[in-house]
Formats: sequence, C-alpha cells, structure tokens
Amino acid sequence: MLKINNIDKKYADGTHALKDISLELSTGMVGLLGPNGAGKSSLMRTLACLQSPDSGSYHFNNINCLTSPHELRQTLGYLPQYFGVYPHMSCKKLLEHIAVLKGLNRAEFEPQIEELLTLTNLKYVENKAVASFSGGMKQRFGIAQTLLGNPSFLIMDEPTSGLDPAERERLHDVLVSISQDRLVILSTHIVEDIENLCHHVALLIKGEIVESADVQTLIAPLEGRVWQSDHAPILAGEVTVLSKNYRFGIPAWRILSEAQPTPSAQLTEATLQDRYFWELNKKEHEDVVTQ
Ligand SMILES: Nc1ncnc2c1ncn2[C@@H]1O[C@H](COP(=O)(O)OP(=O)(O)OP(=O)(O)O)[C@@H](O)[C@H]1O
Repeated sequence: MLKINNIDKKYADGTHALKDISLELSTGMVGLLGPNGAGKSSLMRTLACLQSPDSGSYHFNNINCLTSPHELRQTLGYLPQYFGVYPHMSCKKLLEHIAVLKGLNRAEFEPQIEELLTLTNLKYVENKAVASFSGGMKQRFGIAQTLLGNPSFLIMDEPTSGLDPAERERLHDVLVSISQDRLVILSTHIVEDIENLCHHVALLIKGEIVESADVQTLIAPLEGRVWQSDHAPILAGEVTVLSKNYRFGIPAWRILSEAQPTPSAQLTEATLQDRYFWELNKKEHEDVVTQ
C-alpha cells in the first residue's frame, strides 16, 4: 500500500507543480492520468526519491520513503520517461551489467534475466545491441531492467508514448502480466492505455488530484448525460462540448447535456475520456474566470 500525504512542490522559478497531493493506492495497475504539464513526472520523480517535495510525506508499506530512501530503492523499480543513451552492449550483457549494479550475484540474476527476456519477448534478440532496437523494443528492455531484483513497487512514466499500435499492444501484455502482485503506477496522458489496463485511476490536472477512484466511479457523474451527435449543439443552457472527433472525415461531437442537444443526437455510454475532457474543460473555464 502506498500512502501519500499532502505532497507539495514548487520549482525555483515559482512553478507550483504539485499542490497538496494525497493518495492511497494498493496493489495492481494504477493510472496517473493528466495532460502535458499536469505534474505527472514531478510526482513520479518525487515518489522515486529523485527530487524532494517542499512538504508532505509518503509511505510504502512500512517504509517512510523520505526518511529512508535507501530502503525504498531496494523495493522500487522506476522507468523514466526518457530512458537515455544506450551503450553498444548486447541486451543480455547490459541486463547482467545492470543486475550487478543493483547488487545481485550471478546465481540470482541468471535465472531472472532468462525469465525477463521471455516475459518481454526479447529472447530472440538477446545478443543484439540495445542501441539498434526499435522504440518498442527499447521500452520492453527498459521494463526488463526495471524488474531486475523483483521490486514490489513500479513507476512507469509514459511507457507507451511514441510506440506504434502493435508495439503498444505488446507492451500492454507485459504491463498486465507484471502488475498481478505488485503496485504499478502508470503515468500517461493516453486515456485508452488507462482504460485498457488500470483498475484504479488518479486524475491529475494542474498539479491537483481531481479524483482518485475506479473507472466506474469516475464515470458515474456523467452517466445518462453524454450524447453523440454529427452536428454541433445549439449552445444554450447547461450544454458542454466534451470533444469533437472525426470518423472517416465525418465530425462526431460528444456533448454533456441533460436534454437532447441536437435533433440527431443519440444518448451514449459515458467513458473515462469524457470525464477527462469534462475536467479539462472545467479547469480551462475556471482559468478564464479568474484571469
Ligand atoms: N525542473 C523544473 N523546473 C521548473 N519547472 C519545472 C521543472 N520540471 C517541470 N516543471 C514544470 O512543472 C509543471 C509540471 O511538469 P511535469 O513535467 O511534472 O508535468 P507532466 O504532467 O509530466 O507533463 P508532460 O506530460 O509534458 O511530461 C510544468 O509546468 C513544467 O513546465
């Protein structure tokens, strides 16, 4: 169980990146969903003990993470958003090298590396240089190295960004299989990834947690009020345009409204994406009002 209490962080230039964040998260895959600049990486770096908050605390099981970062690091795996430069070393050799840096001996790491190469589907390229891997293979390598030492708390910062659909699917398989018996926090702005993978979602916008709950609870306030229409609503009263997409070049509006907003509008099931857009819309509106 991860318990975060009132974490607050302002950068030197005055950016208030995290505003009094409190969360309780248990085992399984948890999504941290927010737009660019919401504070996701700031929170992930803080949880990984790579930067200190100005105030607040957090505990993982019985570990006070701010006072005992060394203890946390022994049970933590962190996959940063940008994994960095890869040396021209083979996949297997590099995993061995990282295992030694993590303090594992050969008897411990050899079976683990075999298992991880199979899990991440990299066995067939174990002797190839990681530098030559595609983006998706590099991400799967990143997950393999994060799992060395069998951490019980994993932080993944936007692991699927920039991947093609087939690679994303492959990564989803890996993520699901590693989240069965540990806490995995998946930080992303891709709502679909969260809908596919996470049992619990924390919605982070402008440094604040809007709500932290399961997907059904997050969607509940919108149920029975989301309409799909191929026309813009006649804007009057309590009508909010949640999103406007195109399907085969034809526009499709998703509209939040108590009553039918256009003659052709059909009532449709609310989604996590609708809730996300609703919250973004409300924040934008608040900003306009306070400016
Ligand atoms: N080291 C820093 N110094 C000053 N401001 C920072 C620093 N790191 C992040 N910020 C700012 O803090 C806010 C939150 O940034 P952060 O990178 O945590 O958001 P994010 O949700 O991860 O965004 P993205 O999806 O674009 O990576 C942004 O306004 C960002 O510009």
